[in-house]
Amino acid sequence: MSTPKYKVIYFNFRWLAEPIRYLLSYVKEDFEDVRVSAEEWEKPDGKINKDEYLYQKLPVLEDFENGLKLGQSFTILRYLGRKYNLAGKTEVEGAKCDEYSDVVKDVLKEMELMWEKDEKTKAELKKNWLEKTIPRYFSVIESDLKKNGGKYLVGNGVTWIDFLLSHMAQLFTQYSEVDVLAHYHYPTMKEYQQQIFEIPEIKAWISKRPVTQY
Ligand SMILES: N[C@@H](CCC(=O)N[C@@H](CS)C(=O)NCC(=O)O)C(=O)O
Repeated sequence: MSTPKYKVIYFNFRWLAEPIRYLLSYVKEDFEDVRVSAEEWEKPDGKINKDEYLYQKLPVLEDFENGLKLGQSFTILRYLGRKYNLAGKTEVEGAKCDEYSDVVKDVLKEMELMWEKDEKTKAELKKNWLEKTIPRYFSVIESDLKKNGGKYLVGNGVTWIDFLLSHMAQLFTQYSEVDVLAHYHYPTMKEYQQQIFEIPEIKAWISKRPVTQY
């Protein structure tokens, strides 16, 4: 094993850090996979000092080659994507990656309404999210993906958006307990997601990563 070039600091979840872990695995870069417990995070005298981290939020990426500490999960993906030529080959392709990542952000934001405690309100929010939010965004992605040949969302090779989208579609499914791709008939996206998870480096990471709920 070579000396890691990066440190990825997050909690013991897949959530916002997993596409970063996928990307680094894909480009075969070792990274320190630091997973902070809720206790360490909350305890002011613990070994983790929240104030050391950007905005007191995780994930944070440390790039040992240039000393960079970078926050915001999508920015980290974009940074690594550009560094490893996985961010689109043209300005248009780069812009499409950004557009689709903002779509993911919107879907995530609307899903956060689901933290609602009241069961009745929660059920209504979930119905709205599944029947309005998901189709509004995913029908466009399904159609774009199909037009692009079904293998990659942008251009003719893997980009960072493929890791983000495949992962988030899985998370949305898990969270809502409805297979959002199969149930709402996005066969191209479903097959695409499976194929991304079958990429040997991704498959190898999935088989060795810590098992977590989300
Ligand atoms: N927009 C940020 C959101 C980061 C964020 O909210 N992280 C949460 C975990 S998913 C966090 O650090 N929570 C700890 C806290 O707020 O104290 C990103 O994409 O990185």
